[in-house]
Amino acid sequence: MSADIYPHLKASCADAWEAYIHHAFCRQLANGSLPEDCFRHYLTQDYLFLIHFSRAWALAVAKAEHLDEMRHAVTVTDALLNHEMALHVKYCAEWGLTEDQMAEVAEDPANIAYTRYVLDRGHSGDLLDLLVALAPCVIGYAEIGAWMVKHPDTRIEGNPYRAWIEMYSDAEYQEVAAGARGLIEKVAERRIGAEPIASGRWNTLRQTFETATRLEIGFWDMGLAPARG
Ligand SMILES: Cc1ncc(CO)c(N)n1
Repeated sequence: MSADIYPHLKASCADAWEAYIHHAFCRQLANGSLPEDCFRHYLTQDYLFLIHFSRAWALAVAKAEHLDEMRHAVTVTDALLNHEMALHVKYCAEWGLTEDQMAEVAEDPANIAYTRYVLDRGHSGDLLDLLVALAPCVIGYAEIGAWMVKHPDTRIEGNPYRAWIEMYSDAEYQEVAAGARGLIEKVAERRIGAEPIASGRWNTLRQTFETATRLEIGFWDMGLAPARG
């Protein structure tokens, strides 16, 4: 991990990163006070999100320039399509949401904006552009899960969202995120060298990361919207 691009990306948009990681949706989920209709709305949109998120990882296979990168991206794609989505569907069923119902719901504009933005960065750029656009989702959720289990305001016993907190703080998810972080560092070093900030591509990469972070904030805002309306 010698390029260390990820800490630089986070530091370059520290305020947005903080607003994403400790969003009101996350705080309410952690202490159990989140209205259930917000959570159901979020779960349904997240089902639709995961489909396009899988497409983005599949694009990473095609955008890779080395076999090890292809193998890593195809492993993530397989995990998403053949494992995570099934788990998500099973979990949603516990909230009374069937897969058929979720598949029929219209995508929220915030969801469309985020997923298509990530895909567009991948289509118009190279693997590094795509992975930087994906970083806030994969690695951000691991950070969210990690703070939630440690925070004094978090309620685990009797929290209706306990399984969600446990899923993202779990060692298995933390390892997937650490693996994705390792891939970004390797790809960054191969494409732009060991000093990301000195690269001519830095400003574009920084903007991509910040935009994706703001779109994650928009996704949480969307999750809270049913309570407002
Ligand atoms: C919106 C969103 N971002 C990130 C993740 C983590 O996979 C998710 N499930 N949903």
